[in-house]
Amino acid sequence: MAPVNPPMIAPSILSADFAHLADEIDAIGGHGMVGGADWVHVDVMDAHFVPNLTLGLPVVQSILKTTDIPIDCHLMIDDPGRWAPPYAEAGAYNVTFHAEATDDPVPVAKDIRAAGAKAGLSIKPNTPLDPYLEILPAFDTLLVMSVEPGFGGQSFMPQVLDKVTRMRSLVDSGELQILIEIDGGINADTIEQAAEAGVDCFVAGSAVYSAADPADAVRNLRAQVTSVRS
Ligand SMILES: O=C(CO)[C@@H](O)[C@H](O)COP(=O)(O)O
Ligand SMILES: [Fe+2]
Repeated sequence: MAPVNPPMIAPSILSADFAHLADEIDAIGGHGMVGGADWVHVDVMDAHFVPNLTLGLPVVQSILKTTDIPIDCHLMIDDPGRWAPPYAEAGAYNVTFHAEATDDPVPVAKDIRAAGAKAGLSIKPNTPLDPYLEILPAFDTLLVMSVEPGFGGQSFMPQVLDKVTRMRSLVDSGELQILIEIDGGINADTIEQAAEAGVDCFVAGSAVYSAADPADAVRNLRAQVTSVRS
């Protein structure tokens, strides 16, 4: 069964020009652009949980001042219990942290929700879904990684789609209410497989920001999902 909500596209600014972030975010949906990005996906990496370092809270606070598009923070960091809630307090719409980064995800989700944001749980490609199923009611979003977290521009791992299919049936049967998001290697060649498996929200970094017109790339990706679903 296909999701009932319209497909969402969340461009990752990891592939944008960090010296011109306001313009880069405008290019995917600023100023009320029709059919632009649904969320701006911001990859926070700490060089501990993943072998890469990107940006942190001060940059997210600045981004929040420059756009009305909801901000989707993907925290690839250790100790999310300490560091995740401030992103919610700052005004991020959705704050996702990694299941592998903590032994106790539910209190972190509660703190994120108490600070006014949606709470997301992310799982790496080799992390099974089953051990987390019973805690998913504490979350609004499940982010299924389709590459090893840490870098943009990697190849899509189709084997993670079994987890998406499973989640889709749990949501469609009413057992869970959660948004299914996928992240990594999503482009014109891969998005239809992910759509068929039942993803609601598609993160795309290099596919959007390497395009001559990033907003057009967003619209084209969304149109591919819509055509698969119809
Ligand atoms: O979280 C990550 C990488 O760890 C992603 O959000 C990437 O930034 C997506 O980039 P592409 O794979 O779409 O180029
Ligand atoms: Fe991400």
